[in-house]
Amino acid sequence: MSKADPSSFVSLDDFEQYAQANLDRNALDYYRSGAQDMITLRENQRAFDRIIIRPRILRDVSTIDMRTNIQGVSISSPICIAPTAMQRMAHPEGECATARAAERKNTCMILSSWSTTSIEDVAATTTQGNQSPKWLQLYIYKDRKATQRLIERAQDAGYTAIALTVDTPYLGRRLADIRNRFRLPSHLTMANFSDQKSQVSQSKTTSISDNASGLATYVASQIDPTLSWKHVEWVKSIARIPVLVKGVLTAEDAKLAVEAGVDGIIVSNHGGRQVDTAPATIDALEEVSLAVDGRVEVYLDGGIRRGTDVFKALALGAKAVFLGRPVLWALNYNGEDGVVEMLEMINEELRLAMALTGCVNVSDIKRDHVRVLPQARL
Ligand SMILES: Cc1cc2nc3c(=O)[nH]c(=O)nc-3n(C[C@H](O)[C@H](O)[C@H](O)COP(=O)(O)O)c2cc1C
Ligand SMILES: CC(C)CC(=O)C(=O)O
Repeated sequence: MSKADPSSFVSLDDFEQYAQANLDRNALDYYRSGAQDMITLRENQRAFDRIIIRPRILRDVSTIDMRTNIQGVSISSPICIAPTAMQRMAHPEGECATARAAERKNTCMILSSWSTTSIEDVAATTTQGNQSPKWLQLYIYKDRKATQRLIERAQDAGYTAIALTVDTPYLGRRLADIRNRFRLPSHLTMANFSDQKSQVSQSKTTSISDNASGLATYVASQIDPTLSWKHVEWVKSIARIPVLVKGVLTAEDAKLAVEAGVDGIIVSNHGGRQVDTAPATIDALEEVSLAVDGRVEVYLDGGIRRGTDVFKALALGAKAVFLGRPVLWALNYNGEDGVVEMLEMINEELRLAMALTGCVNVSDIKRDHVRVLPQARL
């Protein structure tokens, strides 16, 4: 497959196949792995196949408008970019290329706090005053001052929300990374912590990370496992921008999140990378949206690979969806242009799905447009 001939790609899977043949094993395994037996990873995609679309006919679908609002900001479609760490392993321009692609498509990008480009450099690569929202993904680090500083840096650089990841008190057990003894290549750094050079190559082990990848060891040394609802309230108390929680999978936690005052919820199982056999996100979405009952916006990530997947997530209560791995594959294929091409492809698929189901606006996509088949046994 040649980069000069983008038309040879007909689905998001083609970007993945390209990257599988092109990336080195350390990076490829890190990007593609799920936790343990990778059951949740597979379910994230398979569960969409158990949802049937109920098309409506004869509704003049000559004009389709996919625009929507998230956190009060208009974007061109409900397809956004999830935070993924260390994007410069996929392409030398990494997070900057992704940010420019998001801006070109007028959609939202969430930057990982463990990015290989700094918050400020990512902001500077996009046009000043552009309305495409950039959000910062945050972990609660043991170093509370550094955590607070990240929030302040994001605000100063024009990021408009914080997505606080709540499913990673420790890193999930990703077998390939353990076998490979995952390492961040030595020419790259966790750029938001540039005062701590080459941290991911430290080999110090702790009880939880014995026999772990370099990454699990690093994460265990940095992330605060005492993370609890009071930390969510703490982030809310210092942030001047909306705070979302990323990693909710149950109605119980969705209610607690609303009570803690969050501005939005991302239904996520971290791309199947944390606790294996957790539900597929599309299977968890409806109980969360029913529990939230419109009080805050609900979003979903995990396994979205087709326009019909986006359609199903919207029908079951998501205001928008976020793509993780497809962005990495597209970045590896052709940097900024690759990510634009991938986004255009899945947006066109959504446009067609809407047209073929009689929906001219995203608000026309209703619960009645889907039927969920009984869940298969894992
Ligand atoms: C390589 C990789 C790195 C990730 N890094 C982060 C991260 O730094 N912070 C975070 O909250 N989630 C992270 N995630 C999870 C994604 O934000 C998202 O939940 C997941 O990738 C969505 O599933 P998908 O890859 O099937 O689209 C990462 C996922 C992958 C695959
Ligand atoms: C640096 C890692 C903790 C990033 C992450 O969330 C992941 O690999 O899933």
